[in-house]
This record gives sequence, structure tokens and C-alpha cells, in this order.
Amino acid sequence: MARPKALLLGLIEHAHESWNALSSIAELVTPQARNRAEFIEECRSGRLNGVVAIYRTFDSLEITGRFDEELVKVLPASVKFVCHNGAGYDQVDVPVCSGRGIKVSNTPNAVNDCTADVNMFLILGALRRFNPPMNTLRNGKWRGNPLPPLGHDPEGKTLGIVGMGGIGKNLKKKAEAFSMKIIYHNRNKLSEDLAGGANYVGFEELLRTSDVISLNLPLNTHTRHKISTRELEMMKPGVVLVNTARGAIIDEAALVQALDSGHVASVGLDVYEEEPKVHPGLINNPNVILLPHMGTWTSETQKAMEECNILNVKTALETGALRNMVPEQVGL
Ligand SMILES: NC(=O)c1ccc[n+]([C@@H]2O[C@H](COP(=O)([O-])OP(=O)(O)OC[C@H]3O[C@@H](n4cnc5c(N)ncnc54)[C@H](O)[C@@H]3O)[C@@H](O)[C@H]2O)c1
Repeated sequence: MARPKALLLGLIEHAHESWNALSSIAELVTPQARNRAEFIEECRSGRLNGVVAIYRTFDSLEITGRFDEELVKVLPASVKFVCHNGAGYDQVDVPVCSGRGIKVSNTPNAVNDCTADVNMFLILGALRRFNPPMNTLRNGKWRGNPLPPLGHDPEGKTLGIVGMGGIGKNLKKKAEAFSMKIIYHNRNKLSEDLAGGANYVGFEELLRTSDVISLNLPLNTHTRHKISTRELEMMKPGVVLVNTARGAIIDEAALVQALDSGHVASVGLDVYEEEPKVHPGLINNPNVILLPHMGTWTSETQKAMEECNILNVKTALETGALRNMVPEQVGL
């Protein structure tokens, strides 16, 4: 019987040894294609027949585009698993994969500390309004003239976490060390044990009562533009908003307006609607602290994510099951 193939879409940067070790159970292959049209052609040519598991990276979007209906339809019939190296898997259309009997995994947990650290950095940076003085210092003007506005302490402020999963729960612990009071909204209310003392509230109550709001939920058809004009208007005047989840959860044009009006005092962002493009209204606003999607950008976490994704490929090939199947497919 022919050996199964595992297809690598994108690069392994750290876990070379573990990837190469997979060659004992599968033939490891890479595509010749450099863009989506070429990849579709390569699939149609039969060159990738026999591929059972695909390891894909966030940046492999450049080679294949989204794993949407058009792409999933042309994948070889042998493909049974798509293993995505990342916690957020919005580049993969899960219902379409489910329809073709393809199982999808991601790399949760490995990202929790690293992303929650960035979350806390943005919360502190936005609350303390550190962006303008960081710029004036670099421009040789020390604190600037007029002086920058006074910031606010995290202590005693209410932090509303939307999406109390791996990162949300990790952020809760970190924010508690800064004496913040935590409330949360989640698709499902957590058990007392998992909530760890955080109060569950409805989405609108969270918007109305939080001093700081952190978005930690996945992007999908239900959550696109979950924060738009109506939701921004419900927030307390002077609210601080932080997003490390996915840019398109916020309607960026509406956010720019809310910042310009002063209703939203400051914002911390790691993610954007159309990366790598960033709305000029965000770049030009000194009350916005910006990072270019750095949530998991540490050597330790990048390696842990790659190891986790390789383990998914390995268990898929060896046992026919994924270790980290995405929640939508659990129980299918
Ligand atoms: N900035 C980065 O580099 C970076 C790094 C890792 C993850 N992320 C993003 O963060 C997101 C969260 O990651 P995670 O590992 O904590 O995921 P997770 O699946 O562990 O948690 C997500 C939580 O959101 C909840 N949720 C889903 N839909 C909801 C809705 N409509 N309303 C309220 N809650 C909802 C889920 O029930 C779950 O508890 C990922 O989807 C990813 O897009 C970004």
C-alpha cells in the first residue's frame, strides 16, 4: 500500500526535528505552486493525490488563499485533515470542510500566555495613554508641549472580557494581579469553577458597564462587525477598547468615528480588518496604541505552536483522530 502523504503549506521555522521525524510514517511533500491559481491547478493535475493531512500556516494564505468552497472542492479526495498552525482558524471555512468529511484542528492553549501578555500590554498602554509621550520622546520633545493627558490606573476598573476561552481566562488572571474587577460574556456561561469568580453578564450589560473592554472571541459569520456604531454608543463615555482577537470583529470605520468624537477614549489593537492595511483614522489618532499582529511573536510560543500542529498531523496519520479538533466539529 502507498504511504500516506503529509503536505506542508508554509514554513516550519523551529520544530524541524519533529517535522522531519514524521517521515517515518508519511511521505512529506511541499507544493510547487506560488499562488492560489497555481495551487488549484496543482491539485487538479493529480500531483498532490495521496495527501491525507495538510499542515498549513497563517502566512500560507499567500500560496492558497482562504480554504473556502472553491479551494476545498479541488483538494485531492485523499485529504482527511487540515491542521492549522494558529488559534484563530478563520482562514478555513469549517462548515465547507465538514461537508467534505475533512477534519480541522488548530493550536489552542499554546498561545494563551503570549497573547494574554500582549492583551495586558495594550490595556496598560491604552489606559495610561502612553502612545503620545512615546512619540514625543522619540522626536526629541520629552513629554511634549502641551503635556500629554493624564492616564488612568487599572486598579479598581471593570474589565469586560468578551469570549472567555483560553486567552480570555488567562487574561482574567493577569488583570486580577492589577486589581481589576472582571466581568465576562461568552457564547455559553462557564461553570463557577472555570469562571474563577468572574461574573457572567449579557453582551449589552458588558458594553454598558465596563471601563475597559477586551475582545477575545473568534471571527466567524456571527461575530463579524460584532462591535459597530450601535455597540460603541452603548459603551461608557471614556471607555478603553482592546482587540487581540481578529480585526473584523470591529467595524473599523465606526471605531474611528467613536474615537474622533471622544466617546471612546483610547484603543489598543494587535489586529485589523484588512491586514496588513490599517485604517488611516487609527494610524493618525494618538489615542490608539498599535501593534502589527504580534500576539504570539515569541520564539517559545512559535515553537510550541509548531510542535502542537505537528502532533495533530502525527495523531491524525497514526490514529485517524485530531488532538485539537476545532469546537464546531466536536461531536460531528
Ligand atoms: N493576536 C494574535 O496573535 C492572536 C493569537 C491567538 C489567538 N488570537 C485570536 O484570539 C481568538 C481567541 O482565541 P482563544 O484561543 O482564546 O479561543 P477559544 O476558542 O479558547 O476561546 C474563544 C471563546 O469565545 C467564545 N465565543 C465564541 N463566539 C462567541 C460569541 N459570539 N460571543 C461570545 N463569546 C463567543 C467561545 O465560547 C470561547 O469561550 C482566536 O479565535 C484568534 O482569532 C489572536
